[in-house]
Amino acid sequence: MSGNAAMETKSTSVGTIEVSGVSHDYQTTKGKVAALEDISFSAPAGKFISLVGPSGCGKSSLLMVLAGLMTPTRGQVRLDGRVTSGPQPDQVAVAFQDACLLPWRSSLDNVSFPLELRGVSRSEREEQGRQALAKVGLSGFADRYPRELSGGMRQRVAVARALIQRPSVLLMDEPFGALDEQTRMDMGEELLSLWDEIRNTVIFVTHNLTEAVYLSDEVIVMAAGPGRIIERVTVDLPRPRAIEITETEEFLHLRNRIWRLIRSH
Ligand SMILES: Nc1ncnc2c1ncn2[C@@H]1O[C@H](COP(=O)(O)OP(=O)(O)OP(=O)(O)O)[C@@H](O)[C@H]1O
Repeated sequence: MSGNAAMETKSTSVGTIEVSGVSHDYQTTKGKVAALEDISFSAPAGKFISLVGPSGCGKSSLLMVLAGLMTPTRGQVRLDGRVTSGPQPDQVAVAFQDACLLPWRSSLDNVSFPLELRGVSRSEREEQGRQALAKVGLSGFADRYPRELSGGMRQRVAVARALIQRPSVLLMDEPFGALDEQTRMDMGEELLSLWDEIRNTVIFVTHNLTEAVYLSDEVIVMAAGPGRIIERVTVDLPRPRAIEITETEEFLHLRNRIWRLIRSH
């Protein structure tokens, strides 16, 4: 496949997630912590879904289960109808808060690392890696090392590294959490325009309700003690969405509704 095709339109027929009765207890020296209790939801292929809720409600734990990095105590996850066990690197990519870049590798080598693991040739890796960096606005930074990039640039490298895998499912845990508000919204806008081309299934964990509503088709609201879903809020705002939509009455109404749901639990 050519490098071009690597970042281009993706069929939305794959990437359906079904979570059924997922509970997870951590065993600690002080006993069991019920992190997730009876979580069930489905994410149709090509939907952008955010998980929000107070600290400790199990958002990261749920993402770890979806990534196949943690086996739940009970319940199961199906990906395109098949029960998953363990990571699915061919289909599912993850981008976490601190970017998790390899400090001894340049931006280009970080972005193309997943292709290296798949045994893709050096020239093909380089071509696809450069295209992925261009997509996130970092064409001139291929040879820079993570320490030579700003926090926002490192996040972009991490997003490019996730996208180069052409995942049918992209899991993101507070990917812009460490950024200032302005950069964060800029990154959200960029992510949306990339996602408009790819339209894969995204599960996005955030504490920021404006970000959640702006990006998503649906916001799953969770509560803590034990971690559970209290409501699934559909965001039926038109797409493509410009950042100005965050100032509309309809937007603020949705955001406030979610805020009240979180506060009331
Ligand atoms: N490795 C672990 N061992 C024991 N308990 C854990 C572990 N990881 C998480 N927990 C507990 O499980 C619960 C859910 O944690 P989790 O990190 O999934 O929540 P979260 O919603 O992502 O929180 P935050 O928004 O603060 O990142 C919390 O009570 C937490 O203390």
